[in-house]
Amino acid sequence: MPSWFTSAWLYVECYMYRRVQEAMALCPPLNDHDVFSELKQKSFFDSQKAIISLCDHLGEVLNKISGLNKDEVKKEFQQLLQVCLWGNKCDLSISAGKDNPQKASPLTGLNDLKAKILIDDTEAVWATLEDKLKKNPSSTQCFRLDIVLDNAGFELFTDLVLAEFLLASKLVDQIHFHGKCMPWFISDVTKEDVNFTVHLLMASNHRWSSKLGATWRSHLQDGSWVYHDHMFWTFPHEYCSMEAIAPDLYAELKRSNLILFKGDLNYRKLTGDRQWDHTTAFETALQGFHPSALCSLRALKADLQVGLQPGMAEILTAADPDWMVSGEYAVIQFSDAKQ
Ligand SMILES: O=P(O)(O)OC[C@H]1O[C@](O)(CO)[C@@H](O)[C@@H]1O
Repeated sequence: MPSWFTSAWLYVECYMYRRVQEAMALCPPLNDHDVFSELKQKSFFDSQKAIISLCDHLGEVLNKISGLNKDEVKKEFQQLLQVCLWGNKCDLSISAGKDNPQKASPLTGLNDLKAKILIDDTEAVWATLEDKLKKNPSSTQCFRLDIVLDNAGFELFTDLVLAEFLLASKLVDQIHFHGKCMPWFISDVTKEDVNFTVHLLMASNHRWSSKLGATWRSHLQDGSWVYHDHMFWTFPHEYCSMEAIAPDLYAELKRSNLILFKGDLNYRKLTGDRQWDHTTAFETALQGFHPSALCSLRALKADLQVGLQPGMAEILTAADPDWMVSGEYAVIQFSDAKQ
């Protein structure tokens, strides 16, 4: 399939969601209604067991966080980064709107899933975070993390859990979240989804859930968490054109020390949705997009992947012809260098 075809398909997908939004805007009583909100909320409710077990885990970590040594903090970071990565499996657009909740505890299966992480640059992400501590432990200089969100429901919850851990462990000082300004790819996060998640947790009768909900509301109020929803994220453009098309957003991202891009669609836009050779360097596929150090956390759901070792794609294809689209494999792919 030529590369123009996959890019054209991305335009069609983006156009479709814009038309849904347009239809709603033309029906005044419904113009604020998110047609996908019921599905998103159901996926959150259906993941309750996993959410509660993760709340309990995070609660225990927060209780002892000031006494953890560096290795313990690193181990916890690795674990929660993987939870956040696999949260991207719970996507309503890959399941065509059908239920795709997280039923089991997200922590128990992590070891078995390690072999499915085709590229794991966790060490480079950790080094970026650690750099701040090493350089100047008592520095008042702010380390800013940005998270370009993907799906609401369980995935958003895992993003907020990682964000809480990074803030509480003082690895980062401020977190900026980027969501969508309109209902998008069925389950993508809007501001209403963030508010829904925080309010529902606050109202829970489970101790740690309500405590975390209240903490997250105060982070959003005191500015340690900031939510943005620039229109660019709902345009079909590849990210290498962001600087020209949305210079204000590019300038905002340049203020970040590290940007996490969640999910498959962000990966497609980072790499221009081209059919790159699988061994192409990530930096090459980014085509000059480099507002800051960045990392993609992505379960593979579309037919592209760069940065693999020679021969790896062939081995994967022989073992599982659907490896690029099944959502069973994932990458934690980091780039710090400008090409
Ligand atoms: O929610 P994610 O991880 O961005 O996945 C979205 C992906 O799902 C699909 O809509 C269907 O698999 C892809 O076209 C798209 O890239």
